[in-house]
Amino acid sequence: MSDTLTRLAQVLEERKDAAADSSYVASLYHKGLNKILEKVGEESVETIIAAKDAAISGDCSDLIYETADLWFHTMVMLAQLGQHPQAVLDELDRRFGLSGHAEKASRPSA
Ligand SMILES: N=c1c2ncn([C@@H]3O[C@H](COP(=O)(O)OP(=O)(O)OP(=O)(O)O)[C@@H](O)[C@H]3O)c2ncn1[C@@H]1O[C@H](COP(=O)(O)O)[C@@H](O)[C@H]1O
Repeated sequence: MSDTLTRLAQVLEERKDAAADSSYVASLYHKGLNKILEKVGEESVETIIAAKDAAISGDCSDLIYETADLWFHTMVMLAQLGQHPQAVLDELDRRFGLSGHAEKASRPSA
């Protein structure tokens, strides 16, 4: 896993013990899953708008910024539910291995 994701996942775990007013991530945990999901939704919409703007302007800087916000908030969501980002990378690896070049992903059988 990338060093960045590893370090960020570690900080997200540490914030679970922090006071609500001590940091942004701690405040999200204290507000609860619905607030985190609301942020994921907001960042998804902002990413879509940035992609459409980028397609017109050719400038992808906002798109990269908004995608980072989206990835970050999905990591907070996963952490709140006790999941590590490595689980997502493992799933992508599994799909890549399935088709050689990830033509079509299928869900693992239960
Ligand atoms: N990667 C991020 C990151 N990306 C985005 N954000 C925050 O996510 C928020 C998204 O912007 P918005 O305008 O939608 O949010 P807002 O207006 O502040 O919040 P709302 O009241 O609207 O919900 C901003 O406050 C950003 O600062 C992040 N906050 C923290 N991190 C990482 O998380 C680590 C821990 O953060 P803290 O808990 O704040 O120390 C940091 O060291 C960073 O590495």
